[in-house]
Amino acid sequence: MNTRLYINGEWAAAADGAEFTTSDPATGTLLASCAEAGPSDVDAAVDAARAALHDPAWAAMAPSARARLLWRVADLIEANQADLAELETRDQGQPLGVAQSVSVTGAAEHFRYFAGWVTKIEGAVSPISFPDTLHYVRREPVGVCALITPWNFPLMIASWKLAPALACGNTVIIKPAEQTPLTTVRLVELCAEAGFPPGVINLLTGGPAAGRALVEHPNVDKVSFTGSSAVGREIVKASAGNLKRVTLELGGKAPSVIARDADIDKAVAGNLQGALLNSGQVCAAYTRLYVDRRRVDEFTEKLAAAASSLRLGPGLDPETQIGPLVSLEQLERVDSLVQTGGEQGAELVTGGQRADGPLANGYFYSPTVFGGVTDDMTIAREEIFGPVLPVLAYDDPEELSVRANDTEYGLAASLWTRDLATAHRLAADIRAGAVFINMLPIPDAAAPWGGYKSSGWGREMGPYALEAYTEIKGVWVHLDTP
Ligand SMILES: NC(=O)c1ccc[n+]([C@@H]2O[C@H](COP(=O)([O-])OP(=O)(O)OC[C@H]3O[C@@H](n4cnc5c(N)ncnc54)[C@H](O)[C@@H]3O)[C@@H](O)[C@H]2O)c1
Ligand SMILES: O=C/C=C/C=C(\O)C(=O)O
Repeated sequence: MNTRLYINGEWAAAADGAEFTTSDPATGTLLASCAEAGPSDVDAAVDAARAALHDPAWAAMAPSARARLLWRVADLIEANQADLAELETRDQGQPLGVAQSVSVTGAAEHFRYFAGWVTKIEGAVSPISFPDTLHYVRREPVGVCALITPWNFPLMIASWKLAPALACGNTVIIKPAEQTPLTTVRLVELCAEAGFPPGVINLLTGGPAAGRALVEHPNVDKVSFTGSSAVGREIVKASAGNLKRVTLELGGKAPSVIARDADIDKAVAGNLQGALLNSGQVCAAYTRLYVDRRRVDEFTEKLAAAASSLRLGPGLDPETQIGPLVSLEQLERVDSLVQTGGEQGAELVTGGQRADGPLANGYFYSPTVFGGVTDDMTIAREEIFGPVLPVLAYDDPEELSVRANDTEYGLAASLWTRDLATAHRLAADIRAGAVFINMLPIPDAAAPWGGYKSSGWGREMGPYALEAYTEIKGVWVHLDTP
């Protein structure tokens, strides 16, 4: 498979002919060769987006027509759902069921949800105290937006950035992660088919250099980034030149509290999925399981039995429950954190190694449970982004909010209990953008998504995303007749 860049409504190779390759995480074999955007491609895409922003074909398009375009993208995603899901599985590794039910369904839902908003982005009349003056507020597009996405849920995250950016009338340059560009290329093809005017949506495939060039570009107005906190910090610095608007959705280290009164079987099943969805490559994954000490042995035993019975395999195999990690680099990172866990004294209960036999060429890692983990261990502090479940014990519920909050991150948290008072008290005390009570950490287009502290800036999804993609303008009108 070969893919190209999409700039100003045209598909083209990189200006200098550069390409990069991607591999199939289930086999380690070559999957695709993609155009690698260089500096002149970045300039061309930004120029096209800038021109389209002011072109009446987009700038003067009726909101109802813009809404219909977004709606059509959702229809096209659904019409192509089988192909998109298979492509996501080949490129990213996730089991086909996850690609279908989370990635493709989620992508269509984000376009539908924001199609509904296009005709409801209202201004306001301000009750100012100046005499004979009308003041009203307009919400306008921010302008040219660079959307930079990671490799864990490429199609869904591209959709949850594209849909609100376009709903608010911006023009965009999307740059998917170099490990997983293929469904974003396909999504942009579907957007072109839906009928967006040339230049409104541009696609640059490439790696950090292309991302950096966009972030530094003086003619880009906004960056929306999802990825690591380290790159998030670089983006904040690199965007300072023209003081771009920046929203960031970064790493996480979600605590999950399993209270004494929890239904242990439900908590085991929920935390297993909450930690291992997409092999743990989820920024809201439950990766610090705090269990009441009186239940911790029972919980750990059942968790380890369930984890070790999961079927590892290629995502396209319908029997597969856990697919590969996205890349060899990620596999090595996860393995090195697991080794550190053992060295620092955590008790390896199950897993802890790369899969062998017929899966040896893919990037498979066995689901891993650690018991006896303490708050200072690296596996309790660093984001792992792999199939690893560290179990910690607690004695007194009063210690929970302090321990749960003892992290640089604040994206998500979870509680498993039947006691509503405890649940709501802890939900209020935890410094995180989302708290999931007795459930999995799955986003919905209508609910805010984003983090406290080093987990990011701003919120995506829901009406909150409109804040991220609009500027506020006040218009003052003197009403005195001449
Ligand atoms: N929050 C999330 O959803 C999420 C998703 C994926 C990865 N992660 C975290 O990030 C870690 C590393 O993953 P990664 O290396 O793919 O993430 P990353 O942050 O390095 O890359 C994410 C995106 O940013 C681009 N990029 C990289 N450097 C850039 C720069 N200096 N300027 C602009 N763009 C740049 C990449 O090309 C990619 O498109 C993971 O192990 C995990 O901890 C978080
Ligand atoms: O259903 C899974 C959703 C995952 C979301 C993320 O990993 C993310 O925000 O990057």
